[in-house]
Amino acid sequence: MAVISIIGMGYVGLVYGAAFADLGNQVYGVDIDTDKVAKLQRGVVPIYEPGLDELIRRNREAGRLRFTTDYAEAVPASEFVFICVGTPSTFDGDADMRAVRSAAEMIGRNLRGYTIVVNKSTMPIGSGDLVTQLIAEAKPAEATFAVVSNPEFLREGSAVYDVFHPSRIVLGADDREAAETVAELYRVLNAPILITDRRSAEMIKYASNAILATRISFINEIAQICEQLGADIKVVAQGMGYDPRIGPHFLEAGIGFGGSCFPKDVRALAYMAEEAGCHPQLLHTVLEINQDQRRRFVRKLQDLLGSLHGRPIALWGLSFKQDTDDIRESPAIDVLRLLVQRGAEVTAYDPVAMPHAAALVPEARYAPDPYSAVEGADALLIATPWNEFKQADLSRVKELMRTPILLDGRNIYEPADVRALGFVYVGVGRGV
Ligand SMILES: NC(=O)C1=CN([C@@H]2O[C@H](COP(=O)(O)OP(=O)(O)OC[C@H]3O[C@@H](n4cnc5c(N)ncnc54)[C@H](O)[C@@H]3O)[C@@H](O)[C@H]2O)C=CC1
Ligand SMILES: O=C(O)[C@H]1O[C@H](OP(=O)(O)OP(=O)(O)OC[C@H]2O[C@@H](n3ccc(=O)[nH]c3=O)[C@H](O)[C@@H]2O)[C@H](O)[C@@H](O)[C@@H]1O
Repeated sequence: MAVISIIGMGYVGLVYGAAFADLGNQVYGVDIDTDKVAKLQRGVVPIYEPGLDELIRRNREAGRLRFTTDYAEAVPASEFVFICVGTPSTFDGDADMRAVRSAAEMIGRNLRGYTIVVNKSTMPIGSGDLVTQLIAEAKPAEATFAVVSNPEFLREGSAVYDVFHPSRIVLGADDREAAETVAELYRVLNAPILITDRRSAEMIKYASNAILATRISFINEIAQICEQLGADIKVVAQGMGYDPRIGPHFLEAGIGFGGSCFPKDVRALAYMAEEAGCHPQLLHTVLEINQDQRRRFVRKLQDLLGSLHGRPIALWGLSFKQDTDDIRESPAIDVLRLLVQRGAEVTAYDPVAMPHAAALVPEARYAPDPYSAVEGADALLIATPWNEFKQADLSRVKELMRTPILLDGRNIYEPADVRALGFVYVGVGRGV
């Protein structure tokens, strides 16, 4: 059993805090957001993540997990301190390191004895050196420490499963012994453990997100060609995916990738590359295709309806993917904004993300269920592949709409089935 501080109670910090506690460690969850910490102390989990409420409840009740805003309560008592604060994009596309810097300084000030600081946030290559320097400058003379880079690969929506079944554990350190000590925390998970230098570990994270994003932009480009040449991207992706060198994952065409990580991490990698004198053409193109997908989707609607001004349009889905309430860089939100900008009267529905979306786009209306969203609509757009939409009663939807036009931005339906119900159906890359 170890004593662990997790700095930053966002998606990654909360899931890790609860998971490490569940594995028998004593965990302090630290955040500067007083409202968030107050909620957590009352047992209210501030994000929607399947299975997380129960995991947190169980470990709070067992006394293994507590939350605080006070570094001085948590860090001096801890053998390991995990930095899990956000690293969003700056205006230039670089990673915003303000939260990391401030966390490193606070950790430094509160360091006692020997502590291993673990960089779990996604940070630009070289950040291990920065964190080391900031802690060294702030710490009391007698305290000693090591910094290990430990990038994270969990997905939102399945984070609780992923945290206990990681594909690999990557540990980057100049100090091999520190990396081996962190490895002990993970040994019980039976995942491959790769110990490397710090910069390579930091790069593994960016390169992993970039290749997944590249696959999505690649398949979206192929989808566009399928539309023009009369092929069906679904079966094309299936046929490609049987090849073990290609594999079936991340070949779903749609309105593009979103979320708090792919766009920002590809931007940050491109920024780092340019700063280093490289010419990251592929990364720029991946981002360009991704933005185009959203605009192309709305253009398809305009091709069918002409002007969108004053037209009642239903939008199903607001989160950046299913099973999360996260709307950061959500393609669905971009589609919503494009519709609103073009004067459409949008009524949106999402199983969990509506409160966040309503705060961001108050011009739209938000319906209590998918069926009231489509009442009187001239078209229904699907922007997030929630199961609830896959299982919807489309005959009822058609009855409620003014014009039965369905634009499926996530290819969740079979064109022939939907057309058989009397809809005009348009998917992404479904040229047959
Ligand atoms: N969200 C995800 O699925 C994944 C995220 N990551 C990376 O993990 C990092 C964290 O991401 P999220 O969990 O999404 O972040 P988030 O944005 O959801 O949460 C960050 C938290 O850090 C807190 N914070 C900010 N400054 C602080 C400080 N000085 N001291 C203590 N707390 C502070 C904020 O109040 C907030 O609660 C990012 O670098 C991200 O790229 C990596 C893999 C998956
Ligand atoms: O660094 C991160 O934060 C995380 O980013 C992604 O996880 P996440 O953003 O939660 O979600 P994904 O399931 O990867 O989906 C990202 C986006 O791509 C889209 N997508 C995904 C797959 C696909 O085939 N097509 C496609 O358009 C999704 O709809 C979503 O908008 C990675 O999958 C995680 O490994 C990584 O840890």
